[in-house]
Amino acid sequence: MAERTFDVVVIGGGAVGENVAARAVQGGLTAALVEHERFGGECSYWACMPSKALLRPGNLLAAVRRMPGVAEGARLDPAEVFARRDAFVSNWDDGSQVDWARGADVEAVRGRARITGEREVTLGDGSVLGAKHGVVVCTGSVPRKPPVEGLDAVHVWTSREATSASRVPGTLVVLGAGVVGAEMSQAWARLGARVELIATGPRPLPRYPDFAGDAVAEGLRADGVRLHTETRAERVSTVEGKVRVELSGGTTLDADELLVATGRRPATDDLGLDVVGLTPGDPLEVDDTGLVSGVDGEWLYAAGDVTGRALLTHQGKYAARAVGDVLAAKAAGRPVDTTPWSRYTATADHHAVPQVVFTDPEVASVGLTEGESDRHRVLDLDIAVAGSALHADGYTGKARIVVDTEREVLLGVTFVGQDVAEMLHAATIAVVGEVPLRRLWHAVPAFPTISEVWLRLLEEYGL
Ligand SMILES: Cc1cc2nc3c(=O)[nH]c(=O)nc-3n(C[C@H](O)[C@H](O)[C@H](O)COP(=O)(O)OP(=O)(O)OC[C@H]3O[C@@H](n4cnc5c(N)ncnc54)[C@H](O)[C@@H]3O)c2cc1C
Ligand SMILES: NC(=O)c1ccc[n+]([C@@H]2O[C@H](COP(=O)([O-])OP(=O)(O)OC[C@H]3O[C@@H](n4cnc5c(N)ncnc54)[C@H](O)[C@@H]3O)[C@@H](O)[C@H]2O)c1
Repeated sequence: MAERTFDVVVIGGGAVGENVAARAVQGGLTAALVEHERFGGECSYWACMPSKALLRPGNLLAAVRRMPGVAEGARLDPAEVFARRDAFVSNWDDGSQVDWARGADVEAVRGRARITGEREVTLGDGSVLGAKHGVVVCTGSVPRKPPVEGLDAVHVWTSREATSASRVPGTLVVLGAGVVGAEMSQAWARLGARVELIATGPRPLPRYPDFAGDAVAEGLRADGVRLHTETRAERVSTVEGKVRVELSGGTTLDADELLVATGRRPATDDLGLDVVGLTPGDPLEVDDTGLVSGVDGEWLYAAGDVTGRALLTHQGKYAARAVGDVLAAKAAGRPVDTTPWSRYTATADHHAVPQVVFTDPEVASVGLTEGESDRHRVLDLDIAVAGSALHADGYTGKARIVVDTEREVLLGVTFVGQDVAEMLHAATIAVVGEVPLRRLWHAVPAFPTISEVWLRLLEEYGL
């Protein structure tokens, strides 16, 4: 028997859970938001915010160094960089997030939640919450450890330590050259660590076009990062206080810290999924309204990393807005339009997921990064326009568009180069809006900006 009943109970108070709860309340419902660690979740304290705070000063300094006549001899002060990072994570205090919840009329509940029945959640202290209209799982993801001999027996950094440490290690070995590995290698190299980055493939960022990984590799090498490509860690041990990493190919590295950045898995191990016939540890498969597949009664929803759809804060919050709106509409007896691009569906997950890798150079992409059929035409160009030349001496960058040649619309855009992140939203609008290229022609880029590359791309297409 539930001790307290809400219209909606959200498990996991990260950015995504917060958005579900707030949106449901805006729709006229009551919502409890249960969090067992810190309200605000990974993004606020150990992911997006601190990682970008660590990267930004180094990116700015590198930009300054590319510009003759500006601030000769500037250098990073790690203590100041850490202090600014600490301010962005509110010194790991979630008080302001709790205040926000109170202001948004969301009931913030501290505790570890498990699903114990239909529309029922039980907290670690045994108290039971009822959820009249639905339970929404937003428990996020946790780092995945690869099966490397000895790894369980040594002290390692995960992304949490890599984003919260306040001492620069002498040598940092980074296992995994995805987004976390690339970003954190550069941040710590620029803060003064000797960084050894281990990539299983020929370049970092294997999910991006080769030119992106190659450009980022060059940027990392310029910062002194030693990149070990086509390499695996075979054995890990502790030797005289250091972490020894033995690599395929025979090289041995001794590290002050070993960062394991080999991906993440959904946080569903201890959530009571077995009670509803699902498998603990699996991602929660959802339809575009966030409804979890394979559970009767239409009461279990999920959003964010836990669904395994797109492990990005903005995309999780987008799904969260849909879930909150769906629950409010269903509770009020209003129809829920589940057709693509309705406000109740996270349709963009299938077509236009924007992501920025905040390395130097930056990688910004949305939609397809490669052609996937003979109807798709892929066009690559150097970013070499008046705007880029003025932006930084020796500016190098690349742009790719993937065009649906039958409909003459964009399916994907990728930019690589200094300060391309802010160019991404224009691309996202073009892809989501399916703006015909012949109309895009009339979106004239201001002179002289890096965006002039849009005109070059359309000319290259034949307009
Ligand atoms: C180093 C790093 C950098 C990143 N940078 C970016 C970036 O720049 N941009 C971007 O878009 N994305 C970035 N991401 C990804 C982003 O952090 C995630 O996509 C985002 O945090 C997912 O939000 P979420 O709310 O789904 O999960 P989380 O933020 O993980 O929140 C889940 C919450 O649920 C709580 N919880 C779990 N189980 C329970 C339970 N049983 N009971 C109660 N509470 C529970 C957890 O304590 C946690 O607070 C980065 C990730 C990493 C690791
Ligand atoms: N700027 C951003 O938007 C941002 C920044 C960081 C993280 N994130 C998100 O967080 C998620 C997790 O990031 P991540 O970098 O941990 O995961 P990822 O999946 O991006 O990269 C993991 C990398 O580890 C490699 N790998 C796997 N097993 C390995 C092994 N045994 N040895 C060496 N390499 C191995 C993989 O090939 C892959 O390149 C990503 O999906 C990303 O979307 C986003």
